[in-house]
Amino acid sequence: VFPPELRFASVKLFNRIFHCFSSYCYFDITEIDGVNTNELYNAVQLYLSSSVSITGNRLSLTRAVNSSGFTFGLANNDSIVDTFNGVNVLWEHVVTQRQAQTFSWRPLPDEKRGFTLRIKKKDKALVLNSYLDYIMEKASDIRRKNQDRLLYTNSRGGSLDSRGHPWESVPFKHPSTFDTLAMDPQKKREIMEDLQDFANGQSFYHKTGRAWKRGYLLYGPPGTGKSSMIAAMANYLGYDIYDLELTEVHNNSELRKLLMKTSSKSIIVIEDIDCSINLTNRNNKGNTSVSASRSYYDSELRGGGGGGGGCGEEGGNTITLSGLLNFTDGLWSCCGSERIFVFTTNHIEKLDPALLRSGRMDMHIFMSYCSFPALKILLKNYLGCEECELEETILKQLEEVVDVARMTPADISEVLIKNRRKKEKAVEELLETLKVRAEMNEKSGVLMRGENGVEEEEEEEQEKRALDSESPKEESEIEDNCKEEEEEEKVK
Ligand SMILES: Nc1ncnc2c1ncn2[C@@H]1O[C@H](COP(=O)(O)OP(=O)(O)OP(=O)(O)O)[C@@H](O)[C@H]1O
Ligand SMILES: [Mg+2]
Repeated sequence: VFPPELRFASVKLFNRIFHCFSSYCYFDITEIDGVNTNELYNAVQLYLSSSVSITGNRLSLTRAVNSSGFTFGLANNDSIVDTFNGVNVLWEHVVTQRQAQTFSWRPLPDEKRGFTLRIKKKDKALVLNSYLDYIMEKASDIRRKNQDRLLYTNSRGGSLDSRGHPWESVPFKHPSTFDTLAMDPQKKREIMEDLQDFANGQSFYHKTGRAWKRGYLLYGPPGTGKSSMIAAMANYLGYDIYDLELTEVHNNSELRKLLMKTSSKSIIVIEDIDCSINLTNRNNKGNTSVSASRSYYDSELRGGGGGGGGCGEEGGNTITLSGLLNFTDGLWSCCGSERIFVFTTNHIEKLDPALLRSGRMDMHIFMSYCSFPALKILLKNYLGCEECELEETILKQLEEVVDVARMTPADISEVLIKNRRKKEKAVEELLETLKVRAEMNEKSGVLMRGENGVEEEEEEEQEKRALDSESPKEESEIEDNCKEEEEEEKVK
């Protein structure tokens, strides 16, 4: 019998008084903020999923697209207490029916969902300063753990998708791990430790003033496991992979844009760097442009007005080595953090020494022909043969021939796969193949020595020479040239 205005005013007054005396304050985090999805809502949901125990009465279960795991969540209108730095806070998941649809640019869900965070007024500063950041970080960790890795590619040749991204992604489900990778165990351990140090090295990189990134150059003959190594690295660290197709990039500025659109905790891969682009000599302008087939490709694409902001490279649409080095090494390489660059090549001697000098690629990893320790790993993985199960004499014979045979792990795994049901037969056939190959190599080695007087060198030693051959003088000349090129770019 009160007029509605009076009733409304009294409720408002009551609320005011209540809030004055209440020692709590409340924050609403709605699922949809205006028309945008509220990132914080999703983060809180994920974060709470990690603190909710499976013993709760009612939990919501979700499984995201691309995910192989389930997440638990707080059910509708349920609440949970969380503790942060000794402070208790209460989270409530509030779900209400949305009133009749008002006009909106996109259809809204029928339910209005949100979290309400209740905290003591005296703890407000603490929560706002660090609790929410902590939740965001934790949520992205959980997301990474639950979600499969993503493999990104720039194969669309510079065009953007509907959200303005130059990268396309697919779930990355490569089963290669460091356990399945056949290589010298000592070398493997070194790489794993290096990766682990990198991933845990935030404060180190900060303290030393270095950008938080690391470069690996994988080189060696085809089929020795370079691509498998990259997959193993991604699976080990839980990073996404960006597979950069250089032949699809038209100029340095496009390369830079691609880099800026990569996320942290990722591996940026350029496979077969010697083939995809001719980067051998920056002094010779003719050589710096991309190889012939690509230029042809370009002239077609250019017609479509793809490129735009060319940085003054000849023709405006080529990648230069300096551009690539800037990409991995320059100021732009540190937008974003915790990134690993991996280049692979079959011919390290074809690469420009500037790419090889220390500081550019932090670790050069030679993937060699199958050695005896690597062979033992393959036997274990493919046949389930432990070392002790094999006859002493066979092991000894394998050890003797495997190095001379110079077979790649890919070749050996082919032989093993063929007879994987019959262990003995598989090992026998492998030994036979290895012997034939070893004999062939020995013969051709003799022939080569006889005819050409050339001593056959170990592959690794060749590569080493390629690395050693860079004299410091050449190096600085190249550096200077690079700078000149950059200056020219700037002037233009
Ligand atoms: N070191 C290895 N350990 C285990 N499997 C290997 C290894 N090397 C090669 N393989 C097997 O051989 C196949 C080819 O290997 P991979 O693609 O990794 O070689 P690659 O060095 O990248 O060759 P390319 O130079 O031609 O790209 C893989 O599917 C893998 O099963
Ligand atoms: Mg490969």
